[in-house]
Amino acid sequence: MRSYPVNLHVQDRLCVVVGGGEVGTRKALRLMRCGARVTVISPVTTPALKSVIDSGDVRWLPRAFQSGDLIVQPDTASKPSPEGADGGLPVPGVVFMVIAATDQAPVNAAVLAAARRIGILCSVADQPETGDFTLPAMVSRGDLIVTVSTSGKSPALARRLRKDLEAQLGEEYDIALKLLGALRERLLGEGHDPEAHKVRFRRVIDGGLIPLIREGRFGDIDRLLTEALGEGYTFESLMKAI
Ligand SMILES: C[C@@]1(CC(=O)O)c2cc3[nH]c(cc4nc(cc5[nH]c(cc(n2)[C@H]1CCC(=O)O)[C@@](C)(CC(=O)O)[C@@H]5CCC(=O)O)C(CC(=O)O)=C4CCC(=O)O)c(CCC(=O)O)c3CC(=O)O
Ligand SMILES: NC(=O)C1=CN([C@@H]2O[C@H](COP(=O)(O)OP(=O)(O)OC[C@H]3O[C@@H](n4cnc5c(N)ncnc54)[C@H](O)[C@@H]3O)[C@@H](O)[C@H]2O)C=CC1
Repeated sequence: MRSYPVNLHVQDRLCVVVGGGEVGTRKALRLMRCGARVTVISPVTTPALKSVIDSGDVRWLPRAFQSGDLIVQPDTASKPSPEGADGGLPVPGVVFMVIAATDQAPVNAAVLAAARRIGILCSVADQPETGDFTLPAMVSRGDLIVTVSTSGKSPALARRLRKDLEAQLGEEYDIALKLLGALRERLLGEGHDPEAHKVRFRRVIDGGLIPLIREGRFGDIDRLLTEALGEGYTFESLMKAI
């Protein structure tokens, strides 16, 4: 199975997870953390899912999947809204993607068939090669995202690598990314010169930015910034600009 890696923007998009067991829970929670509007369709859910349903962060249709579920997704609240008036009213929405994660192969196949009919993205947990995408293991540090895929060959190895990367990638990467992002905005604000910028970023990164942040050597960071970029760039002033 060969795949094309992408980073999908799911913010505020309606995403449906069919099946609220261990696997459905993992997929729904990640979608939620990435800002999607998530609806889980499943007669039963795990306690972890139940708690985000109770807090209103994920919606739940407590029943078996029906073939029309993806056409107009009823935005049924799992609990009444604070006013109590509109809670549970169906609000039409376009489903962006669906993940079939039940333990029933024919149900997962029916979800895929329903997705195919309307041309939306579908991932199938038990028959991954039949669907449109698979999910990688993931480490995030602020806006830094590192993912691991084994092209479906060994999810257990993906998990192992994720744990190794987690141990290797400390909070210094989040701070470094914030700093480099602020620096990039400032340089781009002064004009577009990709070749010159490339050299300057490499000097900062290859000059030891990451270990200096890890060790809290802020004086040395400022010296590195001056060497690589000239006067007027300090850790504090760049971080203040965020
Ligand atoms: C193809 C894919 C489709 C998809 O789900 O998108 C898929 C499919 C399947 N996984 C199965 C089993 C396991 N899955 C895990 C764990 C994870 N699985 C994840 C992704 C993927 N799993 C996609 C490919 C990813 C890639 O390319 O590497 C991770 C990375 C991400 C996530 O799910 O969030 C997450 C680790 C998260 C983390 O910890 O960081 C473990 C390990 C464990 O739990 O300890 C086991 C048991 C051990 C083992 O089997 O390896 C089975 C049942 C096989 C059977 O019948 O026995 C199938 C079905 C099949 O292969 O047919
Ligand atoms: N992709 C992955 O990472 C992995 C995939 N798998 C596969 O994923 C599938 C699910 O695994 P688990 O979550 O561990 O199973 P599980 O047994 O914990 O959960 C299954 C869920 O599906 C729901 N369900 C059953 N019939 C349904 C229907 N008609 N409509 C809607 N929901 C329905 C159940 O209520 C339950 O919540 C299995 O087929 C397994 O082969 C298993 C491990 C990892």
